[in-house]
Amino acid sequence: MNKDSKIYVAGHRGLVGSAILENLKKKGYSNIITKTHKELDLTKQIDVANFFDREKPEYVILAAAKVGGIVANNTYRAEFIYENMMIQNNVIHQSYLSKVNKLLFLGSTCIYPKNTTQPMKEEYLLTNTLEYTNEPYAIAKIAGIKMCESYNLQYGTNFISVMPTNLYGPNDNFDLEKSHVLPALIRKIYLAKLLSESKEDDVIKDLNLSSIEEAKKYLEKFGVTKDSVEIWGTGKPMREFLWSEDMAEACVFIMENRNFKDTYSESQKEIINTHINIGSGKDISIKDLAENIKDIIGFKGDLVFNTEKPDGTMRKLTDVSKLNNLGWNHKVEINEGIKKLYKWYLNN
Ligand SMILES: NC(=O)C1=CN([C@@H]2O[C@H](COP(=O)(O)OP(=O)(O)OC[C@H]3O[C@@H](n4cnc5c(N)ncnc54)[C@H](OP(=O)(O)O)[C@@H]3O)[C@@H](O)[C@H]2O)C=CC1
Ligand SMILES: C[C@H]1O[C@H](OP(=O)(O)OP(=O)(O)OC[C@H]2O[C@@H](n3cnc4c(=O)[nH]c(N)nc43)[C@H](O)[C@@H]2O)[C@@H](O)[C@@H](O)C1=O
Repeated sequence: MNKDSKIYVAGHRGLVGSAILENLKKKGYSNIITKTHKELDLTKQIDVANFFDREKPEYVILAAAKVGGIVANNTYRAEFIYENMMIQNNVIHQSYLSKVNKLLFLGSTCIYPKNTTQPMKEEYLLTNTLEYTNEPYAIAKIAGIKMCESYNLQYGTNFISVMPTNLYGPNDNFDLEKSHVLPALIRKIYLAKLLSESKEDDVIKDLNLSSIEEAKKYLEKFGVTKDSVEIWGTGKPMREFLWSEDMAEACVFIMENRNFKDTYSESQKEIINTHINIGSGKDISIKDLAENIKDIIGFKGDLVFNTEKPDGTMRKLTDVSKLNNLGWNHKVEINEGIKKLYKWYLNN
């Protein structure tokens, strides 16, 4: 990519898209196009076709998707498969028709089998059955990888797929029902601390409600009181987390340094995994994560595990050796990242 190349970042207001946009700007890329969901609904084929005809981007980073935590994935199963398939079909196909030089497709580590060997290597894709709670989302993501791969092989395009681990950072989703674990626990534990310190005005302001009675009733649904905070599941699942700005650095690194031909073996006449993992290579149990967040926020109450809620996959740790060998490594460790996100939350 040249500094004046026309780059379309889809999903630029989201957790990942906003970090990628900042990273590109910081590196001097000056010709970036963005559209909000309201301005361009990527599930609409004609609108996406018209947008590509009009704008003719040279590079595309596809960070727009229907995204959510374990309960959102499990509850809105139809929306997760439909919207993700539509968005990626439209953007990938139009990128081919308008001769985009390179496209980056974002998958997720939930594409790997539920009970696979750890850490998970790229080649474990499609070797066994998936985790049930996010199967529709994972199937859409697998279709995206295979679509990029198929277009590369049949049409000679240069479409790359990355599989990031669980991400967190600025512009994260803090909704108590639909978000991922890390922002959810920061917000729940922070609100419990406010309740324990009788800071009722701050609780009302955070929830945008009109009275403390209303706020307490709402928080009870999520197991948040002045004395305790509910943690979903057993606390035993292990998760690997990556700070979104590290993820953005990896994505831009890959856009600058990796091409589809790097995944094709001339001697074997076959592709060797078109996708590449992005992660920190380190994991932590949900219980330890919750304890660390509790310590950082300074909440003195209890953590209560609700085993009626799903655990999901018990472990998903990526093997990042492929990306590390190309020269990229993560920078932000988990406890530093929790502190940074807590600070971001308080300021925003
Ligand atoms: N968060 C995570 O832990 C992980 C995320 N990923 C992947 O990274 C990518 C980005 O995720 P993340 O940043 O977390 O998601 P967010 O929910 O934070 O952001 C999603 C973005 O997509 C846009 N969007 C959603 N639907 C549409 C649509 N129909 N038309 C146009 N724009 C749309 C939203 O636009 P608007 O802001 O205008 O509403 C938003 O900017 C996704 O592909 C996701 O699968 C992978 C692994 C982990
Ligand atoms: C990125 C990834 O994100 C999703 O998968 P997930 O890794 O299971 O994501 P999660 O962050 O929602 O949960 C992680 C763990 O944490 C536990 N947990 C405790 N307490 C809360 C809690 O309060 N909220 C949430 N969300 N989880 C909680 C929860 O029960 C689970 O054991 C995929 O659907 C898919 O979208 C995907 O690819």
